[in-house]
Amino acid sequence: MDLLTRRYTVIFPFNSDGTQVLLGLKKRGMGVGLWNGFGGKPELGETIDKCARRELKEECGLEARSMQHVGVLLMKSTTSGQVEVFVYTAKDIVGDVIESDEMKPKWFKVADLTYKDTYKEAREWWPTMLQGNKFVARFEFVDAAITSKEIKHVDAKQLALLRSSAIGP
Ligand SMILES: Nc1[nH]c(=O)nc2c1ncn2[C@H]1C[C@H](O)[C@@H](COP(=O)(O)OP(=O)(O)OP(=O)(O)O)O1
Repeated sequence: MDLLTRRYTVIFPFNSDGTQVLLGLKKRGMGVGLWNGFGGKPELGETIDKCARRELKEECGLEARSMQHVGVLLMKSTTSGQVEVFVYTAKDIVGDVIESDEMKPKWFKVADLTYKDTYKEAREWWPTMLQGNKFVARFEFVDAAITSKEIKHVDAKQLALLRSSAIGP
């Protein structure tokens, strides 16, 4: 990670039997008009874990009683530089789902996901996440086109290492 890499979290809440996932339609800023998990940038000195929890609450009103760090996305693009996204899932959630300034939330059946209006690379790595695997995914983009992709399965220890070195600006 260098100083020019922008770091984010994204968290996907699931219903209790894991058949539905809550996605949010981004209402402004980066990724506007796209469905994604909930997330954003760590605040000054904030850990990645804390950021993931805070963004979940702020953007859709839910609290994660437990959450799992399941992956890291490393993306390089000719237009937007380097981005690192720490991916979490939360299967034990409490609270009522609310719409926020940033996100319009909606439950989707996992079996029926079409990837319509999601980030282009979502269809490449969401299936890995939805199958319960831990992963590091690398993508390179030239303009909007994916020119290189690699998805590696990793274990919790490897993810913990990547996470422990990551703290907000
Ligand atoms: N290419 C990409 N693929 C992806 O799956 N998620 C991405 C992505 N690029 C960004 N994200 C996620 C990370 C994060 O959850 C969200 C962007 O967070 P934010 O909207 O909070 O960021 P902003 O820079 O707009 O921050 P604000 O200052 O809060 O407006 O989009």
